[in-house]
Amino acid sequence: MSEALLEVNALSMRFGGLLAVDQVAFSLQPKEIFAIIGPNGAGKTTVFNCISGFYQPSGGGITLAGSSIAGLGSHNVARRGVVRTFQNVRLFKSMTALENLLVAQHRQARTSFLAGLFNTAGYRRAEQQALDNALHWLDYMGLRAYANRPAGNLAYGHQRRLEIARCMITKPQVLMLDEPAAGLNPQEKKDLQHLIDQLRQQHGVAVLLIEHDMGLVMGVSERILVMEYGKPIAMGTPEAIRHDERVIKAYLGEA
Ligand SMILES: Nc1ncnc2c1ncn2[C@@H]1O[C@H](COP(=O)(O)OP(=O)(O)OP(=O)(O)O)[C@@H](O)[C@H]1O
Repeated sequence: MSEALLEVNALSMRFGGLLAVDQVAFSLQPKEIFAIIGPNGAGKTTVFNCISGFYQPSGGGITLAGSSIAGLGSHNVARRGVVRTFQNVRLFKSMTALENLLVAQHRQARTSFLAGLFNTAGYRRAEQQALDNALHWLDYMGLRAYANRPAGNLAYGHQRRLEIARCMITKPQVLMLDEPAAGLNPQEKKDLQHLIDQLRQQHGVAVLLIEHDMGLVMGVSERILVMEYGKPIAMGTPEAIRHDERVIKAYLGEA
């Protein structure tokens, strides 16, 4: 196996008396599609919040290509190439689809205020590049026709695709998707599965996925980590996970 891109070691997160994440460990290989599943409240989103810098973990380590990113804060983690979507889509709803993609690049580029003020040639070139990138990603996601619509007015499935485009336009190494299939119809779910695979193939991104839709998880993931009550209870290929007794019990126990 090649060297891990992202390593999570003995990760723990405590909220008062609740140990929401307890000794979670896994690694993500370059270009791997890896899913975290588990019943409601298992701690999946909390793991995401720790990795993406929204929470400072109570314990354990998180490294990206060998360097620690634990506790760096969400902006710094994103700048290092680990970006995410949210369970409830978070876009700038009153800005257009195109503007959402331009803002994502500005935040990343830290464009100089003075260069903008004096409208230097370099600044204009960067602006044109940002516009070209944004239009490219709107095309890629089948959203070009909606470029000038406020993001909040787009159909839900389109908002989800725009949110993924907003991540991808920053050229991440790791794309983290938190329940990307929630609220999508069956055709949109199929398209999403194809999209995730395509992003990995064409853009070399590794994907970390939280998802309740087992069809999508089993169809797209190479490996799956199963959590229950904050703890990892199984990890393996979709085939192994499907037949794991603890996993079956965790899910049947929920019904
Ligand atoms: N900021 C917080 N403060 C206190 N408790 C929290 C906080 N965030 C999450 N929790 C608790 O931690 C536990 C794990 O929550 P988390 O959202 O990570 O689970 P999940 O596996 O993502 O669930 P779901 O599938 O429902 O999204 C839950 O008991 C939750 O109530």
